[in-house]
Formats: sequence, C-alpha cells, structure tokens
Amino acid sequence: MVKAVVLGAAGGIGQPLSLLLKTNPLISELALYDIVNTPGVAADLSHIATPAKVQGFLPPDDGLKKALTGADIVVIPAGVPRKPGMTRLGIAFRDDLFKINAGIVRDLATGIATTAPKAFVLVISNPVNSTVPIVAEVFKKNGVFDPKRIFGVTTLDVVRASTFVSEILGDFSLAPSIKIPVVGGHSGVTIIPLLSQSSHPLPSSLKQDALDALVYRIQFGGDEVVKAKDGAGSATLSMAYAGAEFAEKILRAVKGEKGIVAPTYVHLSADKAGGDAIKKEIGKDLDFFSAPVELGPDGVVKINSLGKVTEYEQKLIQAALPDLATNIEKGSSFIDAPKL
Ligand SMILES: NC(=O)c1ccc[n+]([C@@H]2O[C@H](COP(=O)([O-])OP(=O)(O)OC[C@H]3O[C@@H](n4cnc5c(N)ncnc54)[C@H](O)[C@@H]3O)[C@@H](O)[C@H]2O)c1
Ligand SMILES: O=C(O)C[C@H](O)C(=O)O
Repeated sequence: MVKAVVLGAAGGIGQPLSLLLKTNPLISELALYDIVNTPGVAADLSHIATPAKVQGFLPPDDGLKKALTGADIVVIPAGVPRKPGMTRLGIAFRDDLFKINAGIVRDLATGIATTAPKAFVLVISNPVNSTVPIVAEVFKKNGVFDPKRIFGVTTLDVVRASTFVSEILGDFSLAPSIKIPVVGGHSGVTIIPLLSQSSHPLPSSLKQDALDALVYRIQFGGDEVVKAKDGAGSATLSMAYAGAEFAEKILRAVKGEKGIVAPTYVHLSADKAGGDAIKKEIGKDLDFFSAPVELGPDGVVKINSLGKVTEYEQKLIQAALPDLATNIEKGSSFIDAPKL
C-alpha cells in the first residue's frame, strides 16, 4: 500500500501531475490538497479505472493533516509560478515570488514534519534552490530531519536536455533513451548539463557557439515556456511529466529495484562520503547540490561523483557556485532553526 499526496493539487502542475500519479499502478491511495478546488479535481480523477483511491482536501477541518496522515510520498507543486520578466530568484519581482512561495513551502513542510515525518518529500515549488533548504530547516526545527528523504525535483532540466539533444541529433525518437546528467541547481546558470557524458554523443562537428546555445537553452528552457504562455504562467505539463517520472523512480526504488540513479537536489549529508566527494569536485563547501543520486528503499543510497567533466563544464560549475551559495543561504536563513 502506497499513499501519495500532492500539495497544490488543483494548480497548473498539480492537476496533470495528479492525473499521472492516478495512472501509476504503484500508488494505492492519492490525497489531493490545495486551498481551492480539490473536491472537484478528486471527484473527476476518481472515475478513472486505476487502483488508487482518490480523495480531495481543503484547509478547513484539518484538511492538510488529514491529507498527510499515512503519507509515503509527498509532492509539492504549491505556490505562485513565474510571469514574464521574473527570474527564478533575485531582486524585485523575484523577491515577491520567493516571499510568497517560501511561506507556503514552510507551512506545508511544517505539516509534513508533524504528520508524516518519514514520507519522501519531493519539492517542485520554485525557487527550488531555496525552497528545499526551507524544507530541511523546518524538519530540523521539528527534530525529524532525514536528508535521505528530501529531494528538489530537477528532472525537468534532465528531460529538456534529452529532448534538445535529440533535436540536434535530428531524431526525436531518440529523446526517451538519451541520458544526460544535469547537475547543480534549478535556475539559470546553476543548471549544469554535463553534455560530454551524454549517452548519445553530440556530433563532433558541433561548433562552440552551437554548444553554448544548447547549454543556454537547457539552462533557460523555462523562459521559452514563460514567454510562449505570455502571462499565463510557466511550464506545467512538462513539469507534471517530469515530476511523475521522478516520483515513479522513488517508488520503484522503495519496492526494491536496484541501480536507479537520477539527478536530484539534495542535502549533501544524505551520503556523507559521496557528498564530501562532490564538495571536493566542485571546490566549495555547499550544503545542497543536485548530483546523480542512487535511490533505495530509504531514499538516498549514494551520491555519485560528477564523473569526468571537461574544462568547459568545470567553468559552468564554477559559474554556478556563487548563485547556488546565495540561494541556499536565502532559503536556510528564512527558517530560524538551530544548526545541526
Ligand atoms: N521544479 C521545477 O522544475 C518547476 C517547473 C515548473 C514550475 N515550478 C514551480 O511550481 C510552482 C507551481 O506552479 P504552477 O504553474 O502549478 O502554479 P499554479 O498557480 O497553477 O498552481 C499552484 C497551486 O498552488 C496552490 N496553493 C497556493 N498556496 C497554497 C497553499 N498554502 N497550500 C496548498 N496549495 C496552495 C494554488 O491554489 C494553486 O492551485 C511554482 O512555484 C513554479 O515556479 C517548478
Ligand atoms: O522557469 C520557471 O519559472 C518554471 C520552471 O522552473 C521551469 O524550469 O520551467
């Protein structure tokens, strides 16, 4: 029996993500929580002939607590999305996004820490580089912090890398099988695609400016969608796909499948040896980093090395570090927790 919970389930990501989770045979119970509309979304999904029993919850009558009771996996796409002109983290507009989502994530994390502290927590709400540290600090404050169970979902960057590389290779049918580690964080220059490790090498004729353009497209893919949606929000459908894919990996690992590795943004103490090795590779003592993580029944089994990176990729890593450090500090200091 596996209970999955979506917090922010009535939103642009929440609805298609809930649909995909409803169709996942590994899930037997699906609880949908939002501040609006979950009874309708739940009623609609509940007619689909798949095993998961679906229920919707709203804030009154302890709805959050009821949704989270018995949760095995909690996915959080709650919060405001970006509008054109906003970046994922920074000043002015960006501060507004952080301020709103930081408070939302803090309150939802408090609910999880007090009701389902052993659940796997998958954070989608932006800015991920800061919201994951917020969740970690809330869990520390409540004395239930287990870094092996808290994940920032960076899968959309991995999905985009595969898609854009398949385009360059001129064969979209390759997209599902192209594997590229994307590491670092989830915003702009903190997104580091290690294209030299692509399962399907780029053409040797690819010029430096084309490589730069590809890296930029992966780093700022979110902007393409924000611009195209023209005021109607950011990526929702591709994010739902990516979130469901990452959740499925966790659930398969929980069931005992071995060797599942996925890039995800984790606290580097989740695997001390692996985390320390990453710090050495990047040359900085960061608490959080997205790295290829091997998953198991209790979450993080091992944080894998970044492997052989080119000089070009090492420059991308170095360019990401100042932003990452600032983003992490911004999230951590939002919660006044004792340092562990
Ligand atoms: N990690 C990623 O790769 C990635 C990709 C795309 C979007 N995002 C982020 O995901 C978040 C959601 O995006 P969206 O397009 O679905 O936005 P949306 O506005 O369509 O949906 C957000 C939902 O959250 C709900 N919500 C707000 N406050 C809540 C609370 N306190 N408790 C529960 N639910 C609450 C809203 O009612 C709404 O239904 C944004 O922060 C966005 O930037 C992340
Ligand atoms: O870019 C955004 O604001 C949404 C999301 O993080 C994305 O990568 O599409």
